Amino acid sequence: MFRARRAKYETWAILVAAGSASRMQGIDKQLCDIGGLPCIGRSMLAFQQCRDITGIVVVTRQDLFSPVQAIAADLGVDKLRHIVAGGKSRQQSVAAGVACLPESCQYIAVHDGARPLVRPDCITEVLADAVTHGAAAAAVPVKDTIKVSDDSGFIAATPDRSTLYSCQTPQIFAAGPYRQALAGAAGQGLDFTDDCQLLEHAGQKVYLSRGDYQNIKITTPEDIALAESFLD
Ligand SMILES: Nc1ccn([C@@H]2O[C@H](COP(=O)(O)OP(=O)(O)OP(=O)(O)O)[C@@H](O)[C@H]2O)c(=O)n1
Ligand SMILES: C[C@](O)(CO)[C@H](O)COP(=O)(O)O
Repeated sequence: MFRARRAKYETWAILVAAGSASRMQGIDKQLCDIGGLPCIGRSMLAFQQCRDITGIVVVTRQDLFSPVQAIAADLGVDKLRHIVAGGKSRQQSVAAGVACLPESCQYIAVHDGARPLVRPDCITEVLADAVTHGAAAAAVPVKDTIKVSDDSGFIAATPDRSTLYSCQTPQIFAAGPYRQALAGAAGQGLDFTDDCQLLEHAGQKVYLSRGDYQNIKITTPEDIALAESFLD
């Protein structure tokens, strides 16, 4: 008889979806249609389908509580446990999600609601690296040569490309040190755009796990067509 594999560690996902989408020219990127499903619906489904995830918390705007609840019901996302209001910054939104997690949670997986193409096996791989190293983030090597500019728009430096990665989500952390780093940064008035920086600031190492070039963040309108082309 088939038995569902029990997750080895209690891992909760926090999907942050409370941003202002200021680069989307008025399109609500959490609800926008990506190949027949709302963006946030695809993100929730990936965590629903990942057997390592125990529960999901969505952090979003108050006016999206009902739509998110309805999308989860439509798609059978029964791991959704809480929908909570976000903050002014991404870090504050993540903190609102963390505040809902049970004490029993061992690993916290933070994911941008705006990355709808994340695959369940990517989540599993990042979690495995987080278990080994304490903290891990999906990332991909950059493909372009990256330049650093000076104040006048000229090239100041060309960093060695072999050391450069584009950081994605999921970013997964052992719960205790991560909660401490989050509280520490908030206490010092620091506000970071991604969660790895919290641990970097606390002097802890974060492993760069294998990400996926298709795990794009919907940031500007053309990203919708790009995401749909990957689904084709
Ligand atoms: N106060 C905030 C800011 C961001 N996010 C979330 O963090 C993810 C990544 O942020 P980004 O793409 O920068 O989203 P927006 O803030 O919505 O976009 P923009 O920067 O273009 O305004 C998104 O899923 C976004 O909803 C959030 O939950 N709360
Ligand atoms: C967390 C993140 O997706 C990592 O790439 C990113 O930092 C989120 O927001 P940004 O404001 O677009 O950098």
